[in-house]
Amino acid sequence: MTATATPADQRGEPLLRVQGLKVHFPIKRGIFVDRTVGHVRAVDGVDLSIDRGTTYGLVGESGCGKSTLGRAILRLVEPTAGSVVFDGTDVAALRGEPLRKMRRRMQMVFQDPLGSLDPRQNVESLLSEPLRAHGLDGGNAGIAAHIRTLLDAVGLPVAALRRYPHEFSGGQRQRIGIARSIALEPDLLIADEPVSALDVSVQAQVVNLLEELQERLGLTYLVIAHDLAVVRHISDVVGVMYLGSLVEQAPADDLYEEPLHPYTRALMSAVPVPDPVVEGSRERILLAGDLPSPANPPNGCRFHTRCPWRQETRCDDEVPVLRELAPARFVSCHWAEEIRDGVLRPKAPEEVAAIQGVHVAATGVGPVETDALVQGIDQPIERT
Ligand SMILES: Nc1ncnc2c1ncn2[C@@H]1O[C@H](COP(=O)(O)OP(=O)(O)OP(=O)(O)O)[C@@H](O)[C@H]1O
Repeated sequence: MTATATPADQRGEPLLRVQGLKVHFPIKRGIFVDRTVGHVRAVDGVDLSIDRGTTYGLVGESGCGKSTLGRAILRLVEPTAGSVVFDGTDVAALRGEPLRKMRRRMQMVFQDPLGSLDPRQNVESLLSEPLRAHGLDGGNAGIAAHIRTLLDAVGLPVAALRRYPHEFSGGQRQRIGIARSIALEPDLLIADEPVSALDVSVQAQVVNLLEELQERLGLTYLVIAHDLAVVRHISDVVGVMYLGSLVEQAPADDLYEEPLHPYTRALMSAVPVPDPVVEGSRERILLAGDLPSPANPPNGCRFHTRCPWRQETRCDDEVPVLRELAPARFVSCHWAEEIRDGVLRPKAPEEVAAIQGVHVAATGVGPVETDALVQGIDQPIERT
């Protein structure tokens, strides 16, 4: 299995370019006749691009639209608007056989391999299924040889072939899931929480496997994850999502060292500093209120209802665009420069809560949610 150069590659185009992508799910009501009474704006105007052979990490609170974005790129859900250009072709416009062929080049790695692998099929059958479905040349002997190569690539013994998913550990099952996803030699893997169901030591092995495969096969990754340590370790570029939109995008180290958007700052402020004596402790930024409903998002900047730096009335009325504040550093905040330079001071969470009529104790990205998001950040991923 080797990565092949394509015309888009030669033009230096990113492998994937998403523009203005929206996925709005209708909310239906009624006993006899379904009436659409509103829409959940799960993804609401996302632009991003991923260069070949690189990893884009996507983070954000539960429900902000990460999985829906990944599924829309693969056309597992229909986009409401926007384009997904993969290797020079708009996937959103494809139907029938061309769509099937394109799907072969974009595969998904799921969080829960047990849920995504048919328990009645042994590993041989699970791995040969996509090969047969897409008519791999070489007959049974060719398929058998291909499967052995796949097992070897993910570090499983040939003896695994006759066994069933429930006979494996979580980490081994994820190896089977990964083998299946690379069976058709895709260019892009979308991994939705690929290690969050695994023990920390096993997480490191699977992350390392993904990195090895990327190097060997020239794969491009979109990795969706809650664990900021995993995302920092594996990603070249990180995007932060809030209520269906990207609020910040930056090279991984830059984002972690100097977050620019107030929401990213709040996420990062909960990350424990490895050596507080040397580096000084970080001031924790608490947010007021819960994540608003994506069916009824706030006007203006979507984050303004919880933002400690909110300025009336611009933040309430004017939607900020994702703009390039410094090379490769994109942020959607009207006041990013003033916040970065310390010209604007944050309000205390109690003050924001009083203005909004909400409780600080109910923070979504506060003590509860953020701790879940940052678990393991201080535990470096070791190579095995
Ligand atoms: N098929 C669907 N029909 C209606 N609403 C949906 C559907 N799928 C997702 N949603 C809603 O869209 C929003 C975004 O969901 P999504 O699963 O993409 O978020 P997420 O960031 O991946 O969350 P998590 O980290 O919990 O998986 C949520 O409000 C969710 O309830």
